[in-house]
Amino acid sequence: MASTETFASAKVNLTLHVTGQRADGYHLLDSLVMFADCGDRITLRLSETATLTVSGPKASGVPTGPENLVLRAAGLMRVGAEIGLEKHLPAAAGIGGGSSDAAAVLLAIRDLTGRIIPEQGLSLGADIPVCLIGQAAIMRGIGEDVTVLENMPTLHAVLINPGVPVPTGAVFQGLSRKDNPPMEPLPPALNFETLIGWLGQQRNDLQGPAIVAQPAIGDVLRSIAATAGCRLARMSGSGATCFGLYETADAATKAATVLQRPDWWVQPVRLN
Ligand SMILES: C[C@](O)(CO)[C@H](O)COP(=O)(O)OP(=O)(O)OC[C@H]1O[C@@H](n2ccc(N)nc2=O)[C@H](O)[C@@H]1O
Ligand SMILES: Nc1ncnc2c1ncn2[C@@H]1O[C@H](COP(=O)(O)OP(=O)(O)OP(=O)(O)O)[C@@H](O)[C@H]1O
Repeated sequence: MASTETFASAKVNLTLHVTGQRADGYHLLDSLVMFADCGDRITLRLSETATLTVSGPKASGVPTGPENLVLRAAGLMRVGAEIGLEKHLPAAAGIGGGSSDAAAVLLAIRDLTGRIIPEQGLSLGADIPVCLIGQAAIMRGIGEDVTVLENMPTLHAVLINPGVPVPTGAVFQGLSRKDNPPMEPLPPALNFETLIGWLGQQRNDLQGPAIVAQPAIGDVLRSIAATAGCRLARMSGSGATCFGLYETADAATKAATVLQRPDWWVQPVRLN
């Protein structure tokens, strides 16, 4: 039967403004998202039955049963599939590992079978719609409203996860205000300098409550901010992964070298 290989990129929330709360408790977001050139690798073969093998350096603790988002994605597409998931992204880390895997599987099955991805994709995770797009975008609502951004400069970054899981729901509950201001409009001429200047004026509203829940995030942010050439240090999603932005790939690589710690996942990346 037909088979394919695909890549599930890390999602990075460069900004994350929480602007309100719906009646069902979900929070309204206004977030600039980009995608890194690091991620999980997936092999998929259409089959009579659904099977999953999880491997790779970040496989530990990732569910191998029907609750894994890749099997739920195949179920949503109503096909059986033998899936191999090679985990390189830390789980429950604010970089959408599970959502990105699920989106990659939805797209792979669509391409192999011609089936349409159902609207319920969002039920697998709030980041599924933006991960289906897979390029720089603004995400609003609870994630269902995605506007693609063309002409974004490639950014050089370091991603750091301190190895402590942060439950997304608990971080949202720690917010003192739900009705924070949305992002300001993006500058008309987008280049590295104008984007950095604008990003510095925006926020991740979940960063404060995440540091309260997990003080190690504060240590990571201070360490990133102290590296040579760091122009912005911030947390992604609900944490605990944080990123530093640099003008050149060389500066990001050098920062990654000095930021190595035994328990930290440290990755120099390009963001697009
Ligand atoms: C924070 C982000 O990473 C930003 O990209 C995502 O919105 C989180 O997406 P996710 O990990 O797919 O989150 P989900 O699995 O959908 O939600 C986990 C829990 O976080 C809370 N949650 C999540 C998203 C949202 N907009 N409002 C919320 O209040 C809810 O309590 C929910 O039960
Ligand atoms: N394919 C998968 N990869 C990682 N985790 C998965 C997967 N499928 C299900 N999970 C479960 O989902 C939980 C959240 O993992 P995920 O990596 O999606 O979180 P996240 O990086 O915080 O996402 P987000 O940025 O969307 O908040 C994990 O604790 C894990 O138990």
